[in-house]
Amino acid sequence: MSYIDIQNVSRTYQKKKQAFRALDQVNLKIDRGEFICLLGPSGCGKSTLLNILAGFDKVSEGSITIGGTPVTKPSVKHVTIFQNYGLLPWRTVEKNVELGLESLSVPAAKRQEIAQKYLELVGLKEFSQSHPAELSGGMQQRVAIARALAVDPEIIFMDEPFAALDALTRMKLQDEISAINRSQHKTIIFVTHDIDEAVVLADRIVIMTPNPGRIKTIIPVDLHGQRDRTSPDFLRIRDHVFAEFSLKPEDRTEYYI
Ligand SMILES: Nc1ncnc2c1ncn2[C@@H]1O[C@H](COP(=O)(O)OP(=O)(O)OP(=O)(O)O)[C@@H](O)[C@H]1O
Repeated sequence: MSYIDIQNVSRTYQKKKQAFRALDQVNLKIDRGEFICLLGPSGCGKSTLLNILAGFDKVSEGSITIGGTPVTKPSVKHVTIFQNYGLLPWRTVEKNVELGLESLSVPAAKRQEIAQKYLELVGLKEFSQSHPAELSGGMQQRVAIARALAVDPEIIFMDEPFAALDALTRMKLQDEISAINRSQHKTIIFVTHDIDEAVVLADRIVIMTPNPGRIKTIIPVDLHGQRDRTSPDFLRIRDHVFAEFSLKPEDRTEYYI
């Protein structure tokens, strides 16, 4: 049995008094430790699927199990990182990283030790006593990543976490989260609009289409950790993804869909 098993999942919302199928008959199996990118245009149901996986929303039809257990509510074993960082402005960086550990009743000295370990991992140890407003967007998102890792989650859900960042910072954080995935062996489900981001990060890219939200195809990224954005293999997979959206890469300077 797969670690995450999404079976015939549909989600219907009421929109303008009519039933609207945000997800339709979605099937997907995900292994432990996989990095999955959900990629597709606005409205194809990426966030809906992520929210259902994270236990924030419910299926209308079908089922989802994680480790054999049906998903019915958020779990302390899973964390979600959003685009807007979600840091508490009145807390220091270190105290923000400790947040999840407090709800797990980890003793203060241990909390601080763990926070320092993950702040070091994301390169922010010297900013421990700063407040979020003193940090750039990229640094704030690093704090959010450290906070997520601090509780040692089995799964990290990420909903366009780098969308608000400039291109260079985004690339740097992509490389960092990719390295973290390899060193920490986390299962990561990552929503993005950005084709290059998906090719840099994913073990498999799940391409979705809207009206109704469906999985169109799944593209394995067989780059084995070699994510050089200019390598022929990288460009081959990128071209494959563009072709799935009927786009010609050479016509485009911006790589969003
Ligand atoms: N609570 C809700 N009530 C009604 N409609 C909803 C609700 N949540 C999502 N939808 C609709 O479901 C569809 C899928 O939304 P979703 O946010 O999952 O798409 P998405 O692919 O993540 O889009 P984006 O990339 O723009 O965030 C959209 O048409 C949206 O309007």
